[in-house]
Amino acid sequence: MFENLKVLHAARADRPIADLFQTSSARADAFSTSLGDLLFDYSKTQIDAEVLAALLQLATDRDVAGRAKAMFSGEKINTTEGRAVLHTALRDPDGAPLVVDGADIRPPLRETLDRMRKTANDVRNGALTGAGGAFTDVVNIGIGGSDLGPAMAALALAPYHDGPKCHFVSNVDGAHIHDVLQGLDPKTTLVVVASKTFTTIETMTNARTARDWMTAGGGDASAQFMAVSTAMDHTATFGIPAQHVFGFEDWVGGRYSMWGPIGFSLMLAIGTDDFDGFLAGGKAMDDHFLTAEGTDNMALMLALVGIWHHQGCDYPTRAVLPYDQRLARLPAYFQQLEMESNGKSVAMDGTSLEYVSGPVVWGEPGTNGQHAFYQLIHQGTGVVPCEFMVAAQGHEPDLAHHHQLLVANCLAQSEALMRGRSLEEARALMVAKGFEGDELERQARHRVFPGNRPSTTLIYTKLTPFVLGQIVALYEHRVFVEGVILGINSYDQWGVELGKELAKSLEPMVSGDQPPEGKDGSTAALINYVRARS
Ligand SMILES: O=P(O)(O)OC[C@H]1O[C@](O)(CO)[C@@H](O)[C@@H]1O
Repeated sequence: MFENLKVLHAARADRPIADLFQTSSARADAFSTSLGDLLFDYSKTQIDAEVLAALLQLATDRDVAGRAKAMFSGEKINTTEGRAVLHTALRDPDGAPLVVDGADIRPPLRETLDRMRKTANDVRNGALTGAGGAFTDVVNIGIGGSDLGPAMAALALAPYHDGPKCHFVSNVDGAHIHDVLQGLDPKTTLVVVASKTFTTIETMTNARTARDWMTAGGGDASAQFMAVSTAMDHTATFGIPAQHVFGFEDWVGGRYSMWGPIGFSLMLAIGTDDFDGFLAGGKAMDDHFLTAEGTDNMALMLALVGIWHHQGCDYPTRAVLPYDQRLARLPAYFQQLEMESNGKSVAMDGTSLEYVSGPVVWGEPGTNGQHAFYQLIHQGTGVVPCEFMVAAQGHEPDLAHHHQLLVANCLAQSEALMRGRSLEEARALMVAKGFEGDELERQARHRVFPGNRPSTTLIYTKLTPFVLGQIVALYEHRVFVEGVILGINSYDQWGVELGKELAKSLEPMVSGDQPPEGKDGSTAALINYVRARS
């Protein structure tokens, strides 16, 4: 299906991207798109008018616009689970009536959001207290989509924190909850158990441990535990009173859920107004995605750049490189968003894909990554398309010189990746350092940068709640468009199930309650190793 893209790539592979700026002074403008404060620049790629036309044609052929309307209108596009996909409704609670299974979903959304706001305000202003007085800390217990989104956003929006201190526990590794609870006061800590299903073993294990800790320390679990879930029966069985439970529906996928009750811990940290700002940013991106045409549509272009690099150029991974220390968890968040959504090998109709699906997504904030893995990005044998992200302004006006350095580094990296350094330039450097003959040649070769490595840059004034909302929704829609073009269901995640089932059956063997029968030789030997030492 992507043969034409591969042919276009082959014809361009050796063309210097930098030359495209010589032949067209308008390239930076023509190959970028903006929305309000956001500017997405994809001009430092091999995409030209012919490639662009082919990519846009692909989007038309796959009816991306029609599928987007189907998603927003509540069609059950998650066909393996028979569900609508309506996380977009969470950021538009006041929109026109939207009927799913015979009922308008907006009124209950508004009701839950209002309850979340009231409860968050009560926690923040001390009207709701724990056994020891006003809440000082919030511990969000969840994993995957019930952790990564709020944890990422809570860190990203740290300058907006004016509520209790938020902590996140996800891993079933006892070290995680141990280290988070250590030093907290069980009488002034609020625990938010976030789980769509309320059956996830990691979350339920951590929730029980937290409850034991709270009770043993004189806290009042009936007042200091809240829950966020689609499973009211399970939250009740756990003993969380209904007024402390915020529900949502199964048409919100876990990795798309931070806009609603799963974002409650974020709301507690930054307050209702800033949480509203975050929702408004997401909604602005939704409106843009639904109405902007062709190259004016930022989410469409971000997706098409992704398709070009992965399906057209066969680059197996992409790096997300936010130049913002507070976006340190963004690559992990995108890993779930993109890889759990588009890491599939079966098409919507049940047939096997005959092309690669989503890429491996990875990254770290700059400038730290520069001193770790950028060596490979610049001089390794493979090409890694880099997606840079940076704000024009930081949140620390007194440290503006730090921010200028940060921005300069970000821009330097994309420039270096594109320009590279030729052997002639490297030789000249070595001559200037006094090298001669064979040694000059040898040293020069190590200092060559092949260049011509593609990157994009997403730039904005400042990382406000609104801008973060725009960015997260932008990437959600990118994943959606890529999924439509790949012909897969981006909203199920069957690939996580087998490991969960096996873990359940292995647990009694690891604890010694059952012998490791029926296991392969390797697994049995590993169990025996643990048994002998625990
Ligand atoms: O919110 P829950 O039901 O605890 O699930 C947590 C996560 O587990 C997954 O199902 C994958 O294991 C994710 O899709 C989800 O975000």
